[in-house]
Amino acid sequence: MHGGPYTGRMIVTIDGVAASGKSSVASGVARALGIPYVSSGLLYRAATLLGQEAGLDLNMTAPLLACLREHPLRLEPLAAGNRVWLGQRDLTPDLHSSAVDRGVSVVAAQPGVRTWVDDQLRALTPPFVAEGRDMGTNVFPQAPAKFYLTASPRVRAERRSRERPEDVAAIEAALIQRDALDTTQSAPAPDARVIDTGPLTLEQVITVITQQLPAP
Ligand SMILES: Nc1ncnc2c1ncn2[C@@H]1O[C@H](COP(=O)(O)OP(=O)(O)O)[C@@H](O)[C@H]1O
Ligand SMILES: Nc1ccn([C@H]2C[C@H](O)[C@@H](COP(=O)(O)OP(=O)(O)O)O2)c(=O)n1
Repeated sequence: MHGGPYTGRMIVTIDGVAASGKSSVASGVARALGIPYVSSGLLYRAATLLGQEAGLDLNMTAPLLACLREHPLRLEPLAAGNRVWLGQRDLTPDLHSSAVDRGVSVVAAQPGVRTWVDDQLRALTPPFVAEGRDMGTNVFPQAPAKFYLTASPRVRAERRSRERPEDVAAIEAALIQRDALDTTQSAPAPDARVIDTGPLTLEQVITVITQQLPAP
């Protein structure tokens, strides 16, 4: 097992379906290695919130990208938890609402928005743990350590129900719908290790991953 701090320039990618545990696991792996983690989903969520607050039609790429140029967002990849800033305003507390959950897939489906996110991620200096949907396939295909998290919709809905006001059945239905909308960019990389987190605790998932990492 690798014991941090991690001094190499390695990128670890952790992709997976909604509420499979990506950010909690990425944060734990990053802390074990003493490096930051990067939450790509937060940028899609922040773009969605900005569009919603500006009253934009989220299906229209050009006005959204113009809005993002006018109001640049900054991802702060802290190991304990990523934050997104709009100037001095911390958007993070508003990014996990059910309203953003509902709008984000439409925003993330647009190639122009994906390029806006990808450019910001590729500008970051490794080492880091990157989590999302397409970190191992599209953004960092050269990463030497790739993981893909799954769990049944019911397990994921039960976990998320501890963080959302809606009941488990409503959350499960919304997760299944978002899984369907996100399928295009959510395939595991061929060289990713797939982990079903359903029967595991958070700590066990983190240990499985850190045990498989190559030496720096
Ligand atoms: N075995 C597990 N693996 C990962 N997360 C778990 C596990 N058990 C419970 N959780 C919890 O599931 C919730 C959802 O995880 P999160 O990191 O927000 O997922 P994602 O980033 O994929 O949406 C968190 O509260 C996390 O602590
Ligand atoms: N690399 C990524 C990350 C997220 N997305 C999309 C897909 C998701 O519906 C939203 C939000 O992602 P996030 O990882 O924050 O969502 P979950 O926590 O898994 O519910 O963004 C994406 O298309 N590509």
